[in-house]
Amino acid sequence: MISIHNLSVSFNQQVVLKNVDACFETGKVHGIVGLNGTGKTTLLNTLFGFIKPSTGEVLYQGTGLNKMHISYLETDIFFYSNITGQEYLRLFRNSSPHDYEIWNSVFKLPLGNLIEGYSTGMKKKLALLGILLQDKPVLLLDEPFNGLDLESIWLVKRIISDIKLSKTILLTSHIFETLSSTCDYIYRLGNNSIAQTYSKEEFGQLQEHLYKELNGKAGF
Ligand SMILES: Nc1ncnc2c1ncn2[C@@H]1O[C@H](COP(=O)(O)OP(=O)(O)OP(=O)(O)O)[C@@H](O)[C@H]1O
Repeated sequence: MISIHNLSVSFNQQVVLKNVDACFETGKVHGIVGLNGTGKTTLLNTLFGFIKPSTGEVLYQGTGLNKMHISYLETDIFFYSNITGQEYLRLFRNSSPHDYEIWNSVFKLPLGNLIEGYSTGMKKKLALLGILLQDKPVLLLDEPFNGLDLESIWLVKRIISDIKLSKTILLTSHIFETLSSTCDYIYRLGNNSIAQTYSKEEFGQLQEHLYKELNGKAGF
């Protein structure tokens, strides 16, 4: 379990997260939703350790969460230049009990080719394979479905559901259907904090709330 206590993050004078408290159970998939700029990526960056919070702490199984526990799929993925997909995956190979070739039979990535020649969606799939190979207990997935075709979205949902029992998974998405079909809980960010937590049976209520929020914003 990841537990967050009194977490606050600011950039210069701008408060993005304020006194956030939350618990993310192991074995469950936790979705983070919120309008642009509400702090979803900031929360994941802080959990990973890219950002130092101004207050608070984050614990994993009772001790400080650190990078050794985490695989992080960022929105902007970094790849070394001039290496192939295969060479990229070899960076993680030693720690893997999984066979990425089985997953790649659906992703169909040309792993022998240079990554520079991959499309955005192909790069996302390659990064996801790398994350699965690391086999860490905590997965932070920022927009994992962005740029994927329907078949790959289906596969990523399957993989998440197959591996989730031994992991603590946090993911963000702007596509409600991908969140509602993947997550056990969804946390709505607003007013610099987690405004509300929704369990599966409350996802309909969340969708209504989000539409209302959008209508209000658009002045309808
Ligand atoms: N490194 C940074 N320096 C200064 N401000 C930042 C930094 N990172 C994020 N912010 C600001 O913090 C706020 C939250 O940004 P964040 O990227 O976390 O939002 P988000 O909910 O992930 O948005 P989106 O849905 O657009 O991805 C924004 O106002 C953003 O401009």
